[in-house]
Amino acid sequence: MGAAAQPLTGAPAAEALLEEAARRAAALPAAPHLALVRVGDDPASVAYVRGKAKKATQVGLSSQVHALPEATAQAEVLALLAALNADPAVSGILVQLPLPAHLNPETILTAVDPRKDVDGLHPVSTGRLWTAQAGLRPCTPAGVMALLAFYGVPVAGRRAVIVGRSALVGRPLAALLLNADVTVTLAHSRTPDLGAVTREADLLVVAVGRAHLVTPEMVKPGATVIDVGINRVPTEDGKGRLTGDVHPAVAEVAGALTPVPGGVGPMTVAQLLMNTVLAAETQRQEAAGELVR
Ligand SMILES: Nc1nc2c(c(=O)[nH]1)N[C@@H](CN(C=O)c1ccc(C(=O)N[C@@H](CCC(=O)O)C(=O)O)cc1)CN2
Repeated sequence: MGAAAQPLTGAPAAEALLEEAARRAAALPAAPHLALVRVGDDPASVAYVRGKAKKATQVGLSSQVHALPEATAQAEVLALLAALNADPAVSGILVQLPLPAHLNPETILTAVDPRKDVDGLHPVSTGRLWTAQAGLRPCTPAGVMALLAFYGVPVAGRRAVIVGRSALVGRPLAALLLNADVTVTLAHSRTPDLGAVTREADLLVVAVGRAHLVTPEMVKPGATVIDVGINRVPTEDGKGRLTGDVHPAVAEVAGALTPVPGGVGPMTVAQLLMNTVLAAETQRQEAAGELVR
């Protein structure tokens, strides 16, 4: 049995990102403002949005939660976004996902002004990312990059395998790693002989949403493993507990591993606040005529 992998804990890396966001926010003429749009009462979304607003206050940002009822018509959501787009006091807009089934997420995400797209999910942000232009990046993938940088994990020239092709994590992370000179394979739950592919990885990122999908024999010894999965599994007391997409025994094979909870999760919120500061900085530069796009 090998030595236990280095735990890549999210808290100190998130703290460093939050400190930078707070420092840069304080240097702006006005506190950046984050508009948080939530439709419906999904308990996880309620908790995430509350957590985002609380952290925003901690780093000196202002925020407002716009909580709409579950049955809100798409036209009403679009009207709210149009008002937030037009409001010069709003620096960033986030629409919490998932949305209720009667709403079209593509239409709604595309209705956010790309300059205020602090979630990095607008097609303009996606295009900028894939063409390696400056822009706002999706929070979880950008948070993974910040986590790797915080722990000094080298990426350039290495071979990465990402398991999971979602628009929220897998696809944008592939682009971020490519832009950092990583050789990237984007695999998914239907990749034949997934273990043969993942065993090639120096850097393995798993973002599928299936508890313990990746087991020790699927991991190259010494690899850095980033577990983005957050799965609630049943427990005897009925409360359930959170676990990742990576089996805990992978710690005996990997060189470094993110815990779940407490790994990538905190980076998502810290990166959102950093993105809000970045958006506010760019808006100030544009208003001052210092930036032409
Ligand atoms: N518009 C968006 N919607 C969603 C995103 C997103 O980036 N933008 N990501 C997820 C949810 N999410 C933030 O919105 C998020 C998920 C997890 C965590 C986190 O800190 N998790 C903790 C565990 C928390 C718990 O106890 O439940 C951890 O991993 O340690 C933060 C934010 C989907 N929707």
